[in-house]
Amino acid sequence: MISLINDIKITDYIMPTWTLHTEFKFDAAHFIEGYDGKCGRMHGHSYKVKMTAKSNKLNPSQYLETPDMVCDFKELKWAAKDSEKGGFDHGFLNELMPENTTAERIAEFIHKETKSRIPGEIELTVTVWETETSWVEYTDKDV
Ligand SMILES: Nc1nc2c(c(=O)[nH]1)N=C([C@H](O)[C@H](O)COP(=O)(O)OP(=O)(O)OP(=O)(O)O)CN2
Ligand SMILES: [Zn+2]
Repeated sequence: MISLINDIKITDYIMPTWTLHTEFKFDAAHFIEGYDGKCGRMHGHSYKVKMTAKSNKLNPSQYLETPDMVCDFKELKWAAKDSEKGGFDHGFLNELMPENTTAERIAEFIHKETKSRIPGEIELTVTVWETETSWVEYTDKDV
């Protein structure tokens, strides 16, 4: 934003920014449909997930009426729950999500589901580690 106030040129308007970070793990079985190789057979991973939620404003939440949170950490960690209680832990991913179960699609799915639980203005980044050495980041910010 560029404006002139009393001959002072203001080229930038500083907004407060809060960035939440939270991590969790879940163990799950999957196979990649159509994969010509070992990943096409049923196997399991201990997935690690990092959620990053960025906002210029604070909001109320299900458990707090006053606007003092970007969003509740609980809402960012739903996928860590038991697969029989709405999460992914000890679940069979091929039955828990509609897309093929690549790390890319898992990150996209967690992102989409989480966005439906948190205020719309929050910029969300989801990072999923399928193994210690392979991970993917999915974001809705401009890249
Ligand atoms: N871009 C992607 N590539 C692969 C994915 C994926 O989700 N996105 N997934 C797999 C398999 O699920 C596989 O289980 C993981 O494979 P890999 O990285 O090979 O893991 P390993 O620990 O078995 O590593 P090795 O080097 O084979 O020992 C594959 N690719
Ligand atoms: Zn796998």
